[in-house]
Amino acid sequence: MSRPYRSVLYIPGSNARALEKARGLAADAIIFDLEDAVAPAEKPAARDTLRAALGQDYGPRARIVRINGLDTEWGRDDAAVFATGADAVLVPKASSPADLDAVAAITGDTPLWAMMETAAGMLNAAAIAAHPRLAGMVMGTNDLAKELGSRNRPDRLAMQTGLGLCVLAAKAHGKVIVDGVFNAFKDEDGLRAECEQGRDMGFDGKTLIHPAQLEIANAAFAPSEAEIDLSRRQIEAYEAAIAEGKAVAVVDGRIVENLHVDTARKTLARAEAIAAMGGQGQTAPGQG
Ligand SMILES: CC(C)(COP(=O)(O)OP(=O)(O)OC[C@H]1O[C@@H](n2cnc3c(N)ncnc32)[C@H](O)[C@@H]1OP(=O)(O)O)[C@@H](O)C(=O)NCCC(=O)NCCSC(=O)C[C@H](O)C(=O)O
Ligand SMILES: [Mg+2]
Repeated sequence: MSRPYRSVLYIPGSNARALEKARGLAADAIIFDLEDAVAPAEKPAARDTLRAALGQDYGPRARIVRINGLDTEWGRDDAAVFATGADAVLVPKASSPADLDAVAAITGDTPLWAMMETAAGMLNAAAIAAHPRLAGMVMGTNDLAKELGSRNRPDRLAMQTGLGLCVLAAKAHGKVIVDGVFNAFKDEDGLRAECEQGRDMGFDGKTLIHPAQLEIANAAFAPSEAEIDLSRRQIEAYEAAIAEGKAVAVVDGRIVENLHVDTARKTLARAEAIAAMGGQGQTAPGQG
């Protein structure tokens, strides 16, 4: 992964104030939303507002535009307008590779991301992840819960199968995958717990709905100081073992083999990519 996606902040495409504010927020990526966060009557104007906003400098933050579905009256125009000017187009309710083909027919070479939020999408996750235009996947846990008729629990029991299938699919095809939103944006402990769960599962980051959520997600999905220190010591010990003609080292009472060293190198690369994001006009959440 060449850039971090710890924090992926949704911003309604109709909200000029939030669009401006986001240029100084500590988000790794922004999803500029034209779908559920924008009322039907505001959709055409939101497209214009967003087009103008994307002419501004968003620094190192990845700029992803979520269009309306092609089965709506706005989807085709959204796709045509944002075929250029953003880093990627996010396809809502992607249920099969054909949904991506239909958008790609309008957006051409622009990278696509897929909202993974339908039961069919879960079952077709591997085929969606394999799509040649696809760069990343976003869990849409609200829509998925709606379709499943499931109940919300802190452990996200009903989501586990879908979350796991999508992580497997993304990793099998080398695509980025970010977790769904945590709706109770004033509940910091709840958000922290859900970020930790997502990180433990292998997600690259979390989608967010409010700037107050940025700091928690950025911390949860970054390698900790302890992980960085351990990675350095594993690499050092393994290289010393190899120099002595051994295939295995031991660090802190645990074996270190070549696969562990691969993980350690990825951890250090991730920390470097995160460091490269810093100091570029980013302010603490809630400020600016
Ligand atoms: C949830 C909100 C409606 C809350 O808005 P508000 O009451 O205005 O919050 P605050 O007063 O606390 O805002 C403080 C300042 O922060 C700015 N702000 C708020 N939200 C954002 C944001 N997302 N990005 C950038 N800036 C933001 C406010 O403008 C205030 O600034 P200032 O004027 O300087 O004080 C609101 O947060 C919101 O609309 N959030 C996004 C909602 C959204 O995008 N929803 C759709 C995506 S989620 C989804 O669809 C999930 C998926 O598809 C699924 O199925 O699960
Ligand atoms: Mg949704």
